[in-house]
Order: sequence, then C-alpha cells, then structure tokens
Amino acid sequence: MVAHPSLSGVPAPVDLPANAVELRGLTKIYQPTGKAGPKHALKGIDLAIPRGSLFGLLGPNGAGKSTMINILAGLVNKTGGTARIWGHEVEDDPRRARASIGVVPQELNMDPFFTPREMLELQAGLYGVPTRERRTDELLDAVGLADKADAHARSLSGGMKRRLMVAKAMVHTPPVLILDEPTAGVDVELRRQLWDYVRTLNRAGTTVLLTTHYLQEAEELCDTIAIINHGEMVACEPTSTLLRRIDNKALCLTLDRDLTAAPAALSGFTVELPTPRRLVIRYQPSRQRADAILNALVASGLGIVDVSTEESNLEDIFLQLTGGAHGGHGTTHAA
Ligand SMILES: Nc1ncnc2c1ncn2[C@@H]1O[C@H](COP(=O)(O)OP(=O)(O)OP(=O)(O)O)[C@@H](O)[C@H]1O
Repeated sequence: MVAHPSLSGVPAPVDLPANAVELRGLTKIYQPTGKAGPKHALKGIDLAIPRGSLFGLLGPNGAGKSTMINILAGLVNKTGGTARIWGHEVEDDPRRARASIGVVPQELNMDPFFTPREMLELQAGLYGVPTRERRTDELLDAVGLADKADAHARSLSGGMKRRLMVAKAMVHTPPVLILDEPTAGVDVELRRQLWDYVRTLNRAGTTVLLTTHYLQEAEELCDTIAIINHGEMVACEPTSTLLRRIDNKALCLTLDRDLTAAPAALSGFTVELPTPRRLVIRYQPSRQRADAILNALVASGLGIVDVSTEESNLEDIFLQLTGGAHGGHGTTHAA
C-alpha cells in the first residue's frame, strides 16, 4: 500500500497545505490555428481541492478538463491566473509542483517490450528517486501485478496496463494523484479493482483528482464533485449536497388496461406513455406526494398493477446544470 508519510497516522507537520490543489482565476486561451479563431478553454476557474479529498471533475466533451489537468501536469502553459499543487505554483516552482503530482493519462502509452518492473524503475530514475528508496516491488504488489513483474508489457491485458499506469504515476510517492478518465474502455470487473486501489491510496492519505464520464462512479467514489462546462465552473459541492439539489423523481406505473393518451386526472404533471400500459409521471418530492398521484388515478377508474420509482442521479443533475450539453457517455436515467 502506498502511504503518504505525513498522512498515515504520523502527526502532520504544521506547514502542510490545506488544499492539495488550488486554482485562482485560471485562464487558458489557445492561439488561433488555421481558420479557427482563439479558443477560450478555461475562463477564470477558481477551485480548491482539500488535502485528502477524493475529488471528481466532470464535464462534457470539450469542457476544459484535459486543459486543466495538462496545466497542472506542466504540459500546457496557462494564459492567466494561478495553479498551485501542494502549495507550489506550476510556473513559479515547476520542479516542486511536478514532484507533488502523479498523472495517469487517458492514453495507454507504454513500450510493449519493457516489463512492468523495468518501466517503474525507468520512471523512478526519471524522477531522480535513489535506488535504495525505490518501491518497485511494493507498487507492483499494490496494483496486483507482482506475478507479471517480468512479463513483456504487450502480454498484459488492458486492465493490467491501466493499473501499471497508476503504479507508474506513484513511483515518486506524490501526495496528489490525477487520473484522467482512467476507466475508459476498462471492463466492469477491472474498473472495480482499479477503484478499490484508488480508494486504498486515498485512505492512506493521497489526494485524488479524477475526471470521468462514468457519472455513477463519481457519485459512488468521490466525496466532492466539480462540474465544468465551456471552461466555466458550473458546480462544486460535496457529492451528497449536489445530489440533494435535484428535486425530481419518476413514478412508473403498470396499468390494468391500454391507454391512448395521458389520463386527464394527471393534467398538472409531466406524464409519458412509453407503452399503452405503462405510465411514467415526473414529480418533485418536496412539493408533491406520490399518494396524491396514485389516488387521482384510482379515482379516475384506472387500476394500477405495479409501481416503481426512479431516483434522480448525477446524470440528471449534470444535464440540468449544463443545459443538456452532455457528451453522451455514461448512463441515462429517467427521473
Ligand atoms: N491544442 C489546442 N489548440 C486549440 N484548441 C484546443 C487545444 N486543446 C484543446 N482545445 C480546445 O479547448 C477546449 C477544451 O478542450 P479540453 O480537451 O480541455 O476539454 P475536455 O473537457 O478535456 O474534453 P474531453 O472530455 O473531450 O477530453 C475544446 O474546445 C478544445 O477543442
């Protein structure tokens, strides 16, 4: 297990930053290319990611997530504002800023002829980790690749490669780990394994920032979620607060007969009739009660054979906050 020494039960030195990542007025304008004009990818982002957090960054395609991560990783120059990692500004103190993060990129880029052990050793060398301080075997063990330590990378499955990328990002024991869409294309079982490891790292003190299109996972995994759209912050709240913000549920009914139109008794509600015997009624639980809907239907003479409800999830909130500009991945729920 990878523990950040100052956060694993040992009293923290007083000078540890309260925020692992802090952005103030972060702006990025890409210069015009060809016929395309300048692109305002980040429009003054303010964001504070508390030390120890497991933080989710969500946004539709082109929202500016990769730009933000690439600025933190030192791969893209910002146009304005400040970006601090572990208290170190990325352009004023790039060496310390880069030493403070590990980045797992979207793309799986690895030499197929290297073994996992060689890859981690090489990466540790690039970060100047002295041989005696390297944790190659510990890291391989932590990501479940101890038995593949000396196999060629080309013989690893996609999920194994992804886990190797996480180990590679951790060779210098950074206090902040950034995962850019780490589960894209990874099957459900391997995704679970990866998330388990990310949770373990987080419990041991590593602050984790991840971007994902799998909104249910962000809901399940992250304590705080920020949503960006068109380079602007749309929301940044504890996951539970964000979930409470949407006051929307659906009552799904199976009826005892076919209908051709929504019943007049439900004129005050948004009603769908996906099949002649199935009614979906959307309502706001804070203002309306399910029994009022059911009673109105029964009073109109309709028989109800079965009832279920659908809760709102992050997808709904996301669609609401970004005005439906979602990129189209992930799940869709009806509520
Ligand atoms: N090198 C570049 N030159 C010009 N425009 C760019 C460049 N990189 C990104 N952009 C533009 O900046 C905007 C933000 O892109 P970015 O890749 O940060 O979004 P994203 O949220 O990561 O999207 P995705 O989920 O698709 O990865 C987009 O409109 C994109 O086309």
